[in-house]
Amino acid sequence: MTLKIALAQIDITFATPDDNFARVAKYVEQAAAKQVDVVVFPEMWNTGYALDQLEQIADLNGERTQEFLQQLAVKYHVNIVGGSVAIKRDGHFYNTSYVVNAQGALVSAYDKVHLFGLMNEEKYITAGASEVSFELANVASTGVICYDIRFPEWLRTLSRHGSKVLYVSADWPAVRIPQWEILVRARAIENQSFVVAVNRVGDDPDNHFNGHSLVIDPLGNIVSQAGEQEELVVATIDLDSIEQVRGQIPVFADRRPELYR
Ligand SMILES: NC(=O)CCC(=O)C(=O)O
Repeated sequence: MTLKIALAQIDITFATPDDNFARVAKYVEQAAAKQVDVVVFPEMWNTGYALDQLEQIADLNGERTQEFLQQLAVKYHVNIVGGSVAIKRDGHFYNTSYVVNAQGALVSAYDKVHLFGLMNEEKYITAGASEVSFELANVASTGVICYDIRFPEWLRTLSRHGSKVLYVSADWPAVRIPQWEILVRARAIENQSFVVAVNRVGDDPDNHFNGHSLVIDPLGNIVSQAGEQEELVVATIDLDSIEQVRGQIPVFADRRPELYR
């Protein structure tokens, strides 16, 4: 079985949700025109890291984003991994990822679990505390947000029930891009899973972002990679290769969780 995936490596207009909703709509349309199964977006695409303006611009209960993604999914009949957006819920701000299937059903809502101090996230955002797994395009999948990929124990926790594709949505600054590639490849190898990792491009007041979005196979090989500009990268992955990799080196069966703390 194959899956055709579009990585929407977009810029994000700082603190300007209307611009960003328009940009995401344009990229979903472009992805659908290429007849992909899934389109994936980066982190915090509605606002960027405009954390001190969240009171004015965060999406209340994520309602605008959910409705928007659901309408696009139905209109273009495409599955959408909606990156993440800044939302306000019960008086708290969250960095939340919504995944919508091609029928318009919300199949996942995940609040970022690990908050990134170097970008002041924990001063404004409340951390999530829930696991995430979903079926998308008939494939068992999971997804995390940016800094989460530095926590292999978390990704193993999410992957241990047979997930085959791990989606990563990021706002990962250019200055640490060499680490990004190594981390993404390592997460693919250790979880014997495809990793689809989408980063943003452009600038905000504090950081420069230079993309390098990646699709990695379960052996850690690069299937496809984006450059440093805004672009839509399309990759096809062969999910049948996962069983072969997992059969040869059964790392999930060989785990010794009783020794791990
Ligand atoms: N938005 C983020 O979580 C950034 C994470 C990051 O840059 C890192 O080095 O980790």
